[in-house]
Amino acid sequence: AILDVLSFPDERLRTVAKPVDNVNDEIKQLVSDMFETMKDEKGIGLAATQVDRHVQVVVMDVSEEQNEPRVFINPEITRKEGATISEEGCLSVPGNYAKVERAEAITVKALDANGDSFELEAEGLLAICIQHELDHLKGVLFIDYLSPLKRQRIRKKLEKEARLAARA
Ligand SMILES: O=C(O)C[C@@H](Cc1ccccc1)C(=O)SCC(=O)c1ccccc1
Ligand SMILES: [Zn+2]
Repeated sequence: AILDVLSFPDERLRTVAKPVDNVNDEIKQLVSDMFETMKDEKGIGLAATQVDRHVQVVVMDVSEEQNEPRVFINPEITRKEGATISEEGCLSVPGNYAKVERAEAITVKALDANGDSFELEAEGLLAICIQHELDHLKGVLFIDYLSPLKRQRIRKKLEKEARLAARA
């Protein structure tokens, strides 16, 4: 099923997700719904927090052909190296983009969709996306790295759009 994606400044986006203790059918259904939602929203990543499910589950596909789906359950970054700045967007902050500094290369440890543990070394867009999604699980949005003034401008713009949409 396609799930509703929460939009900033919805406070539920600030919830810290809980670890998954058993990759059961419910979690597998959530993973499937998150992939469907991510594709519908034309994203390359999605965190469970964004669909108001506060468990440590992330789905992603950064490939051109959108045929390299990845699942990260209870992910943690165990190594960060270098620094790189890139323009980020977010399905929960629609229509707003900003430069964000992230680690250039990372190692992430997680469980896959079958509940098996794996470790992945990533760089480039994959590393950026993983860091962006893991922030979501901690209730952190990319706009939190901007100045308070810029963040407030984005909040005002999205609140106005929400008001206009409600009237339409
Ligand atoms: O809101 C999300 O978590 C999805 C978000 C993840 C993301 C990936 C890479 C950089 C920033 C954020 C998106 O999918 S944004 C939309 C998108 O497809 C995209 C954004 C930037 C670069 C490449 C793709
Ligand atoms: Zn996002």
